[in-house]
Amino acid sequence: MGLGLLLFLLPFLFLFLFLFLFLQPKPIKPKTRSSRQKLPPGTVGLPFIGETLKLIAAYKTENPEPFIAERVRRYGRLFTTHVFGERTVFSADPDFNRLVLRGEGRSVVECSYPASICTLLGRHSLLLMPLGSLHKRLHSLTLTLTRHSLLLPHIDDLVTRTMAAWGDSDCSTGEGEGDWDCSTSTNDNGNTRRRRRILLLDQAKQLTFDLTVKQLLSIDPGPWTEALRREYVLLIDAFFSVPLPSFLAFSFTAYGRAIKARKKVAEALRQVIREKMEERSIRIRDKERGRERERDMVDTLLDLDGESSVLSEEEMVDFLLALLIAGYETTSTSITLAVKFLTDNPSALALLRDEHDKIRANKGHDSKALDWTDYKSMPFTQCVISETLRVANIVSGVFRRAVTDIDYKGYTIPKGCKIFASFRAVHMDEEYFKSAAVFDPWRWQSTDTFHQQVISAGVFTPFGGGARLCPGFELARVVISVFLHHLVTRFSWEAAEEDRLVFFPTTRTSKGYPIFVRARTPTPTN
Ligand code: HEM
Repeated sequence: MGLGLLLFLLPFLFLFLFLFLFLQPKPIKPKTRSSRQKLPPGTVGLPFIGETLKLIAAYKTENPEPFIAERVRRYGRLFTTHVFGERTVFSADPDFNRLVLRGEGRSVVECSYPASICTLLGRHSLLLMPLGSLHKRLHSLTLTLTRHSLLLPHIDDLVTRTMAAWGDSDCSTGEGEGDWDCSTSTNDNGNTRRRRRILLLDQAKQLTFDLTVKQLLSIDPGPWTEALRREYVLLIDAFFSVPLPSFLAFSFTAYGRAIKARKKVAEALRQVIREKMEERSIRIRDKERGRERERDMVDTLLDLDGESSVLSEEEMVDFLLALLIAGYETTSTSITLAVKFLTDNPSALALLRDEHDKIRANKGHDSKALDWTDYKSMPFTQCVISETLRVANIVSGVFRRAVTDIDYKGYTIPKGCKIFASFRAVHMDEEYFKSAAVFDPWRWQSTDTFHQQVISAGVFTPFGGGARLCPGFELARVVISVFLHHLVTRFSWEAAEEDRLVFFPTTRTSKGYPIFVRARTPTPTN
């Protein structure tokens, strides 16, 4: 027992000794001009840990900018740091980011996410798959299956059903209380009205998860999807944790819990794939009966080359598991953040509500679902979404690794070096966005010059770019728009508690944005 404990503690004792001996941060001196390899300047911080703790501390606050801004001021828009166990060149330079995004297919960089993300997503996920014909095929397949116009009725239906549960009537009967906090509020005229407390992030997550599961697996919301979602929460929580070796991944650590959750999710997906395979062979055998139904992602994966899949079961599991994360976490967070920014900016909210009241009035009926023409007549909503993604994008940048020496503006980023192309640093740069810290959706209404400078020039890249440009970019915008439409036309709301933004481990509000919602009366109709 004593020896076991000593063996267990030995690595930690070595670590402490090492840290003690080499505690001083090590600045990286730029090499002389004559030197061939001139790495961007910077500081690598403590041994092993580097500047990871400083970065995490900054990103756990509402204002992470100083971490980057301070280094940009000292070293320029390209600097070297040491985070998540590796020396990393950090880019706050839009030109370099563009080179990185487009360089993957051109043997300049390769995708390289932290080990924790790779283990949890699985190496066959689209995000981690090397570029090539299979990636191209699966990327375009994802684009096709997230075809927005076809999905709009599903999205509208799910949003409407989610919000139906927020209505006042349940409060009066006492139904639905428990999770819901039904209380009253008094407005300026002294009228008392019922309001309901909801955790917006939770609601948005449930909605986007149900939507993605339906889309990928054709499974309707219910206890199965809810159980799966609980495992996903554990999985995502450990995205940026230290990837412990399996014998140390105890279940009291976030990473240990995530590994366990991943196993459960993978098993559930494996089960679905097997059932669909069985169903598919029955369908092929009984062809004449023609029992065709709407195809989902699993059906398409099983039929990838027309006859049978080119993917193994494990490859399909990784692909689906990661797609579920990509589709659900990002969109739900963006919905929550958009609502928070609107709550804090009443004039933007008033304009947005006006846009949606007009659409609802034109539809002539309260319950008529939105169609593609409605979606296309929401210009201010698109400004709100762009501004939300600029100020608080959940994907703050992308990780890559140099596969060759990269010469850029007098520096050489050596082959093998880790690179982080920070979108956030560029999106918060005053040179491109005046008063960058201010949520200002109107900036997206401005002149062509602005659009040319930030969109065409690749400065605004919330969805990445190049061969890995997010295949869900339009779907995400549609889901957020439909959600905002039903929220502002049916409800008014206020923050139930002070809540603040944090940026680590992912961008979100620290409490999941609890709000009090109240049904709007009268609902606008013609
Ligand atoms: C606000 C919502 C979203 C944001 C901000 C976002 C952002 C991004 C970014 C920046 C990338 C590029 C990553 C890289 O280059 O390393 C990406 C890739 C990806 N996204 Fe999204 N995304 C969103 C929604 C979605 C949705 C709804 C889906 C569902 C289909 C999705 C699926 C994917 C996939 C599969 C990839 C990997 C593509 C590849 O590597 O080829 N995303 N996303």
